[in-house]
Amino acid sequence: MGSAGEVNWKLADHPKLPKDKVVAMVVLDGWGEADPDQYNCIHVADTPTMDSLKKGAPEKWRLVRAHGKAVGLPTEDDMGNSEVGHNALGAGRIFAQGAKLVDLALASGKIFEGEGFNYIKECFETGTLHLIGLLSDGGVHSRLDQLQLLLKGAAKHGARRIRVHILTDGRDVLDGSSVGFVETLEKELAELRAKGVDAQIASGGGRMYVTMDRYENDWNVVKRGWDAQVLGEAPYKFRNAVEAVKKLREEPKANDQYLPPFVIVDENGKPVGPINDGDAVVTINYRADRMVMLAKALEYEDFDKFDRVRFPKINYTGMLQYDGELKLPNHYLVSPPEIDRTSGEYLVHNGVRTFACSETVKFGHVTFFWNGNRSGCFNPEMEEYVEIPSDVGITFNVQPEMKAKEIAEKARDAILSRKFHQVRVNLPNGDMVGHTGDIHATVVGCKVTDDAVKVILDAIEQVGGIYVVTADHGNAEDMAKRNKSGQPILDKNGNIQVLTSHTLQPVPIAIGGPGLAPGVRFRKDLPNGGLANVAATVMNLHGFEAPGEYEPTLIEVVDN
Ligand SMILES: O=C(O)[C@H](O)COP(=O)(O)O
Ligand SMILES: [Mn+2]
Ligand SMILES: [Mn+2]
Repeated sequence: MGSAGEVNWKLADHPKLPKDKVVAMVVLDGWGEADPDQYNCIHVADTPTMDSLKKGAPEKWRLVRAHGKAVGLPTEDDMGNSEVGHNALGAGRIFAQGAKLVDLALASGKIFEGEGFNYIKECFETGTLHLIGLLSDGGVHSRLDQLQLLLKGAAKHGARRIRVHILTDGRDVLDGSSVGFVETLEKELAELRAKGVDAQIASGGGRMYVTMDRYENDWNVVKRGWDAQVLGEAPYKFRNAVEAVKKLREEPKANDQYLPPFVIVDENGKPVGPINDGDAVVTINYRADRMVMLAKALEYEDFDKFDRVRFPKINYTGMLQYDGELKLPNHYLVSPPEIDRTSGEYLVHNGVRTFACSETVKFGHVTFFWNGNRSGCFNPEMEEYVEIPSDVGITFNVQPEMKAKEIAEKARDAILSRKFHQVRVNLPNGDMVGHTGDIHATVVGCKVTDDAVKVILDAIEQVGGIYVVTADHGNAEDMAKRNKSGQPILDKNGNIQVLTSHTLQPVPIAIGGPGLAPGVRFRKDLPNGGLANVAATVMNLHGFEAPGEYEPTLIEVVDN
């Protein structure tokens, strides 16, 4: 198929299903299916709308896979996440995702032969190599074992001075696990030092407070990181990073996600690793959403989001290219998955008018991720993307309602306007509140989500439309770390270990609405169906056959 110019965008008419119905495509972020117990916030919450949809099983409600290989991740132990989930939902095919592509490039050694690595190598003789990114084995944005291989390989290929700028996790992994990850990294760096490489941690901070904001919700987060990483300035100074993380968890008693920024200083109190002219910088995260803002700050000559004070002349490389459309960054170690011919692009070419909406923290999920990591519309005359500003500077357990109501009302208005064939939203609460680990607040978030779904389904009822309600991965349905037999793991005080991360659970998908043709039901021959099967399903509901290379549709039409 090659370049976009050669693609035949025309979709065949579906032999049985009509066109021009309004289809609401509702993605509940972090809403998996799990056994009911007190740590299943969806079960605990009052969710009459979602409960009623479930009664449609097996013809109008079923489960689909949302983790591991079904969404292009390396193993079945990899939980799902928003990027891979929305990529699969929008693209209708399973692509080897960043995690996997980086694994392959490291295993074959190709990562050290590419243009990106050669570009940073130019600095090895006289400059420092800086590695910035999320330090954990969560596997959503980055992985510690990949960082370890990159460190070894960089040293082998001539890096003489290396500084690592860490971001602690506690969101894709258990809170408190940062100490162990920093210790492991310190061992790795000590081994490099034993081989004559001057390698150390230079700065750090918690991912949600330092650097890893997304969709331009709060540039202060990136600025805090910039000050520590580039300028070597931070409110906290330590001689070593293990001590930094341990102390900051005690005072000001921050959790891993929200550790304040710190820099590591030498015996004279001087920061050990600011970024200077002639240095090389790699952002080690493969996932784009929470690295793009820093990538812009590191790469763009013209930049007005905050005062950078200094803009060092560096050779900057991403682990991946984060945005193909913006070519950001220009240099990268591993080529990203080429997610082409997405359902959004096809539908636009076939006259389907689309409205997409979420609040800032999930806005890119139903636009950028949905469209194969591509920013912007395909055709502004056919599409309208609406972003509702998210609350800034709070953790979402204090405001678990988030903007669910506003998103639902925008969707309702778009549906009732009859201007659009597809109205697509992401409702963030189950996920964003689930990540805080606050069970009570997450229950509230689930209830609010259910209310929002009702608003959208009521509007669909009014216009004789169709709804598809699904999710991108699990989160709120399980808030407890469990042992192999599924029992919550208790600490010595009898408290559960709170699971802030996503899960390996499947997610529900429900179809319905007055516009759904009689005889449409879920097929029984796709028991292992996953999120990638949804795009063909939605194309059918718009009255089209899906392209042949798409994963098969989940529905069939039987004669009544
Ligand atoms: O970036 C995050 O918030 C988490 O690492 C993953 O959550 P998401 O995949 O739902 O965005
Ligand atoms: Mn998600
Ligand atoms: Mn999440």
